Amino acid sequence: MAEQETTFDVIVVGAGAVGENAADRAGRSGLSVALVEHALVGGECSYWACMPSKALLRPGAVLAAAHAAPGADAAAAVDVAAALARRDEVAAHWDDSGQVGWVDSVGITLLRGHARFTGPRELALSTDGGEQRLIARHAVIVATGSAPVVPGIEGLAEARPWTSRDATSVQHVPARLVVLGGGVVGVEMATVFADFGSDVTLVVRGDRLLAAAEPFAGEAVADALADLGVTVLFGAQASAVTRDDDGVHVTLGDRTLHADEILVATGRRPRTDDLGVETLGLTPGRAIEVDDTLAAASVDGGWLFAVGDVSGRTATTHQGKYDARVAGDVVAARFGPDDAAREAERDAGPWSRYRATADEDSVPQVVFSRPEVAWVGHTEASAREAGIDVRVVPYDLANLAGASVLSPDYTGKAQLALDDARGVIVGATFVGPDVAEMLHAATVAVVGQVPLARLWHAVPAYPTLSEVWLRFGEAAGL
Ligand SMILES: Cc1cc2nc3c(=O)[nH]c(=O)nc-3n(C[C@H](O)[C@H](O)[C@H](O)COP(=O)(O)OP(=O)(O)OC[C@H]3O[C@@H](n4cnc5c(N)ncnc54)[C@H](O)[C@@H]3O)c2cc1C
Ligand SMILES: NC(=O)c1ccc[n+]([C@@H]2O[C@H](COP(=O)([O-])OP(=O)(O)OC[C@H]3O[C@@H](n4cnc5c(N)ncnc54)[C@H](O)[C@@H]3O)[C@@H](O)[C@H]2O)c1
Repeated sequence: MAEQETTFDVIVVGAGAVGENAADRAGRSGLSVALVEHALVGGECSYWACMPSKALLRPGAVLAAAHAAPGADAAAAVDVAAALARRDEVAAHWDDSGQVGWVDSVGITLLRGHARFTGPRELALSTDGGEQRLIARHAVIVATGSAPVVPGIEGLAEARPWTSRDATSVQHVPARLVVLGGGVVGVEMATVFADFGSDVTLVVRGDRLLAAAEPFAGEAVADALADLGVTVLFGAQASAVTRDDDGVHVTLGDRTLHADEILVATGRRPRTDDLGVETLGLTPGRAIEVDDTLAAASVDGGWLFAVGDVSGRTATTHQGKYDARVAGDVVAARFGPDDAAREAERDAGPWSRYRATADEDSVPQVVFSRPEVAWVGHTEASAREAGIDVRVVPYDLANLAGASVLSPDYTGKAQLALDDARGVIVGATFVGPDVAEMLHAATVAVVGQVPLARLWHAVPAYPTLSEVWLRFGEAAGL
């Protein structure tokens, strides 16, 4: 039987949150768009990452807030079965029909199967029913995400380690858990399993947690994890792992940790290893590097775009979706029927809808640890590295009336990174209970490059944690 061939104006490979957004924006121009997915529409975030992990963290966070507020019921404990049931709901029971309904409703063609490039603008789609040839008339947007890295530690791969997927879809909570890696997944999952009653050991090869954040953030999280009963081992490098009927055994220098499961949380790699990118002159396993229009400059013809984790440019859903909106708009303008849009895109500069300028140094991140850690833009160290004459403005959040309302024992800290020469904020970090929702004000200030002297007139309500902005102004000399 002859191989079937189908042509679309635009093909998006990978229907995670990022691919969905790129397809939607590109399709709004009237271009025909196909979205290819070999697993669940909605990707990692919906079923194995952001959403289930936050559902698992929520009961412990609510209880911690109750325990900190005199008058609330401090006797309550996490109901693990109910927490897992709620997680199942949040992950839509790993059924993507809701998301498929949305794809249909916006006129995108969903193709189920695994896509591999066979050449420029050409893909082979492998399905249960055989192989199909796909041609993109104008553009391909790659949104294939990332996969966890399992380090080459002796015996680790054979010991059937958990990755984040096993942790977020857990059905039976292990009595003893070793977590390898002190990054975002490591601290969030150590918190969950400590809440659920596991005996957790967090193995960190460096000397701090959350190395991308301000050092005081990692210190606060390490202290809190210790209070929760987690053993945090710094400067610890696993050299061998075995599994037998008694569980897993992790060699760390001259000591051995014994546990029921080991969770590998040592970072992620772009998913380009089974994508046929070698037919385009790219290296499998490497990120697809892109410019501010999300186009892959190293591939001739201007038809290849990459967004989300696979680009190596973003590592969160929100920032990936931002890039997806830009990429979709660029594709729609360059290849769609609207001449005015084509002209506008050609003449576009930074901070236009056609350039992902915020990726440079205005990226927000929230870690849903306890305490929460939220930051945007530069840390003090990264600002100095970038050559900015930075002045830090720290503030102890416990001094705020809003903090004392939350708890008499509220502990938290915030810090601005100020570009003194320009009088604008280039970074902000918040650490403490309930700081996640405070981040967006800082993101607006950083992206808007609003002078601190003008922010002085943005009056925060009393008594809220946002009064930190008033204190920042005073501390900066206003
Ligand atoms: C435990 C955990 C918690 C996280 N929590 C948060 C959080 O709270 N907030 C946040 O912003 N970020 C969070 N992240 C990061 C976030 O999950 C990712 O940044 C986001 O999922 C990336 O989206 P994506 O669409 O690029 O990739 P993915 O979601 O991985 O989607 C890629 C899709 O492409 C499909 N695919 C891959 N290759 C092919 C192919 N060849 N053919 C067909 N289909 C293919 C895959 O099946 C997948 O559905 C978390 C990550 C982890 C691991
Ligand atoms: N709330 C959120 O937004 C959220 C939550 C979870 C994950 N994510 C994203 O998912 C991505 C993956 O998270 P992650 O925690 O796996 O990566 P990460 O890069 O945040 O942390 C990985 C940690 O593992 C350590 N490590 C690396 N190799 C090691 C080895 N061989 N032995 C011991 N330690 C080793 C690193 O030093 C680092 O501390 C991140 O980019 C993160 O932004 C985001």
